Amino acid sequence: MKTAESVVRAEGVHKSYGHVEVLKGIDLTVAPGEVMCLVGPSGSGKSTFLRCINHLETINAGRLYVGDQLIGYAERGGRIHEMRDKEIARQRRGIGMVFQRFNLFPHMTALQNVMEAPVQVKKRPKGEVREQARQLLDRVGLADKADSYPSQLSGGQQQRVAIARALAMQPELMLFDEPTSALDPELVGEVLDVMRGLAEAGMTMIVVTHEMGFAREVGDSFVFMDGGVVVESGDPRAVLAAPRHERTQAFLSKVL
Ligand SMILES: Nc1ncnc2c1ncn2[C@@H]1O[C@H](COP(=O)(O)OP(=O)(O)OP(=O)(O)O)[C@@H](O)[C@H]1O
Repeated sequence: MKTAESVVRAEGVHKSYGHVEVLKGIDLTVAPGEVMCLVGPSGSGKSTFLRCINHLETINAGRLYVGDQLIGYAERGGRIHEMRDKEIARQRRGIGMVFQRFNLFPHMTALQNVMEAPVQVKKRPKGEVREQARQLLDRVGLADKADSYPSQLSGGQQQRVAIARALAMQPELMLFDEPTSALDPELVGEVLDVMRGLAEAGMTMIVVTHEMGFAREVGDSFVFMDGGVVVESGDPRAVLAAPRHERTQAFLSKVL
């Protein structure tokens, strides 16, 4: 089946931890260059879904495509079919992920953090990678912090290094899991600016965020999750104005 016109396609994706079903049949499609905002109350399954896309979790049922690759599928209660390890590793290199907590290597400078994966995973020459890493730090506004260690950087600066680090692998898809929610309010804007720049440059992105002003500005599509299913889609204000799903209304009225 040809799927290359979508970067991500989920069809009835289920994920359970033991007997607890966390994703109960997710259907959605992300087109090239699309910025999809994934919104929903805590525990609705947003992070789990991102982790499935990034091969950090294995789905239990449904089909999940990234690009033209079927990354896993299963019939309910049946055998789970997965890509081979080599293919998984190759595909993960094409996906950048930015977490709530920046997860930088504490013993490495900003520059070394950005260089690490291209050198270690892609085995690219150090000189070339160093040049690219400097350009990426410049792109996120941190050219002058290349030699700083994470402990010497603010949360917003660390998160921008984390974004540069993800970009160093030249991903086709960027996943953001609440990238600003661990930041002091005054540092949120500098991270959103970098993300805005990426969106404008045409990067395909899935963004889990509660920053609804930002989401409405850059988002091409909105998916609302609750209890492991997609309960709404469409512009958040329109969703709020046309109540259909009570918990989504309650959530949106808090964050909008
Ligand atoms: N490894 C795990 N083992 C067991 N349960 C898990 C695991 N990871 C997540 N869960 C459960 O799955 C549900 C969905 O979690 P998930 O983190 O995907 O939600 P979320 O919408 O991203 O929430 P939040 O906004 O709080 O991050 C929660 O009830 C959570 O406790």
